[in-house]
Amino acid sequence: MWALRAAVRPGLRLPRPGRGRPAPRAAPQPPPPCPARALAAFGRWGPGSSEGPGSGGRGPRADSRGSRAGDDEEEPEDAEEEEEEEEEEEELLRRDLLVPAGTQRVCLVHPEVKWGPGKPQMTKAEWQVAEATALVHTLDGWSVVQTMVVSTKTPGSKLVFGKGNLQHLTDKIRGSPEVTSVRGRPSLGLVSKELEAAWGVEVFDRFTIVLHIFRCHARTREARLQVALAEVPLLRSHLRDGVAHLHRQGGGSRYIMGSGESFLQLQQRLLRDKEAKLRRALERLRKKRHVLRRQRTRREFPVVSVVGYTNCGKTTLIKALTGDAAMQPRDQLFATLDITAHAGSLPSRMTVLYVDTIGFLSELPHGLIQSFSATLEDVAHSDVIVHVRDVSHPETERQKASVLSALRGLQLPGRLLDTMVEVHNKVDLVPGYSPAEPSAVAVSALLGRGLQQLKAELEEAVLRATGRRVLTLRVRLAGAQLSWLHREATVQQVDVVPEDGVADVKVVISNAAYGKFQKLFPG
Ligand SMILES: Nc1nc2c(ncn2[C@@H]2O[C@H](COP(=O)(O)OP(=O)(O)OP(=O)(O)O)[C@@H](O)[C@H]2O)c(=O)[nH]1
Ligand SMILES: [Mg+2]
Repeated sequence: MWALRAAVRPGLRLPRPGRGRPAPRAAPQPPPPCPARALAAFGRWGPGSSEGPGSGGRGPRADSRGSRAGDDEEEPEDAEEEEEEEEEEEELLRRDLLVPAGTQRVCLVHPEVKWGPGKPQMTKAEWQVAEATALVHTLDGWSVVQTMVVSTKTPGSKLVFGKGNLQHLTDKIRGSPEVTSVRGRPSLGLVSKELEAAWGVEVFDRFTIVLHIFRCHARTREARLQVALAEVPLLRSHLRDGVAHLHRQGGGSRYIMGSGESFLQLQQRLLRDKEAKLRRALERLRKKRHVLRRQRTRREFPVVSVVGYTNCGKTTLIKALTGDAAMQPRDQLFATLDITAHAGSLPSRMTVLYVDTIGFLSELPHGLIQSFSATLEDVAHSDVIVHVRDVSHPETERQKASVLSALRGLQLPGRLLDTMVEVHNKVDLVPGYSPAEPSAVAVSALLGRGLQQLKAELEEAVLRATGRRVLTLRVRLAGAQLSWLHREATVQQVDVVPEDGVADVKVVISNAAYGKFQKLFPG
């Protein structure tokens, strides 16, 4: 979109602009393009014993390990066909590197809009810079070696900076041999090809960095395909810029071997093909996801999706709620990129599936969110959404607004948005914290504070959302009632009254199951 590494066709990069431009400075010791630490594994789902946490001996299987919603529970399918599909997908994933391999010492250039309609709401340049720095540091071996906040009145125009500021920046960057790349706000992109030429270093925008992080953190096939799809618009714009650049230099072949197709047209066609194949591959996975969802519905596990700004503590919270030791919260942005489900139990011993999701970030391009929308469908099909907020963050309000706006963009059912449970996390970092929103639950996921209250709130929300209720039923010990309840509901407690040959059974039961129970065992 804005960063200007030219990728003219899949696998091919344009020659660097030559005239008057020094070769880009090489970063030392190139490591693999995607940092190893980002590839650490999450817990795998394995169908557990029938005695899942809180199942109380109930039939459906659940354990406290994670299920990666997409890869691990796929429907059996024709092995040869699947192998072919996988090969095609791997081929699609092999190409197109938006960011060159290696470490980068980054100079952060942040255009600050001080007034006018372009002035960002509810934020300060320093926090935007802090977020940008955190993004860069998420990548192994990348560091921010300089930061420059430069005022601009015209962030959207072709010349973001005035002549004076631009010259100042050029002098600074050219005079800083340690800098290997520049990372700017999106608005830099309009001129970043020229900036690369002027500065002699790579210029990346925020979107490119985010995509690179996504690429490095994506583990499942689905997440990798989604990232590849999100990269397509960027590749398309690189293609246009690259060809325009060649033309300006008087180069660039017009037509390919009398095919009547220009170089640009051919490359655009290849990109279109690639995009179509990616969409098809994602659609295949989506169908499998539907099957999974149906299975989950049949098993009647309520699903609680945990959403929030990146790094707010979603994974830590689920780990605390489920005791899932395999989960790995990390102090980095976009640590979680694959949606996973983890079973846990509520006070009534009802089993729920917590779905860990990708964090949100402000100003994420629409295309990126769209390409993850298939994954986020799981959120739309959940029973309850938990919105986790990092209340220790100075920009917690802006983050909340950004998450809510992204959720609205996903067109979630209104009932889910209206019943969302808001969790204020990291209260251990804010002494004496008490939420301004009366319905919010304050917790420290890290220290395990406030979790009992949260579980109680979640139970209420789940019961309301799923039409379940907690009942105490008197059953005859001699009949099949008790075993039926064990099978079809969550039995919480059984108090036997031996002299009468009956038991009082406390259950969490869906309205549908209760209707069946009454029909099967009238009186
Ligand atoms: N002090 C404190 N730190 C916390 C708390 N909860 C999470 N953290 C830390 O915040 C960082 C991010 O935690 P994660 O659970 O990975 O956050 P996330 O929302 O899953 O992040 P992404 O998956 O990257 O979007 C980690 O370093 C956690 O240890 C808390 O209650 N208190
Ligand atoms: Mg996470």
